[in-house]
Amino acid sequence: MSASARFAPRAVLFDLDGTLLDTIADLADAANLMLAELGRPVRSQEEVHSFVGKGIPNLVRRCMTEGTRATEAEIETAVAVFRRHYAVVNGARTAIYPGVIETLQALRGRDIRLAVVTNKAEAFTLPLLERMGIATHFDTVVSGDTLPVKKPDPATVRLACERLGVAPTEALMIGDSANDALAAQGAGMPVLLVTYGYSEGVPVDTIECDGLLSNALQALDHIVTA
Ligand SMILES: O=C(O)COP(=O)(O)O
Ligand SMILES: [Mg+2]
Repeated sequence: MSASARFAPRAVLFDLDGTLLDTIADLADAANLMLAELGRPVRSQEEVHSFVGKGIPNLVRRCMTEGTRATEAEIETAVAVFRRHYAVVNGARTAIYPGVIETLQALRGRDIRLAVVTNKAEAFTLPLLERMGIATHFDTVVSGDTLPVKKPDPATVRLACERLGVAPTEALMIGDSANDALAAQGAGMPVLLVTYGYSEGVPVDTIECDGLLSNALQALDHIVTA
């Protein structure tokens, strides 16, 4: 894989948490409000950072079980408590990463269709995109509970492509973790990874991909007009 790999995609699919939006402060706040309410020790933002990537049920499970124990019933309750708190704080301390807006505008200017493919549940994804003022950039959104499976299952990116009317091989994925890379690769789609996001404690430069981006704008260096 070359650092200067170039593509002429008809569509670009973006991961959300850690790629478009820096959501970690709100996720950590909701996690710690949940843990405090359940009388459990709170987690550092760094710990929560390494738990993000496979959706809310997995994040809550890890908060409840890493270095400690919880029953399945306790985890189920914790997921409901987390969702109640996250609904309130979702977006409050979230920031759009540098270069994201300019990148979305540049891609739209080239008539490239845009989608979000996230493992975040739809009830939080859609209000967050609205709150951050970026919802109108996207032609479709596939969330963590849109299908019975999440990334890394390639069905997620295939659904986005189907909705956009492009073949997976005509699209490009931009993400921050192995979940994004595996979903794209499973559908035969090239993938670029940002180095500033959340990758479950795995160094992003050890994940097989078609290029690394330290700013979203660098995606444009990999995209040639068809
Ligand atoms: O909700 C998560 O765990 C991660 O969401 P993402 O797929 O947008 O990175
Ligand atoms: Mg992500």
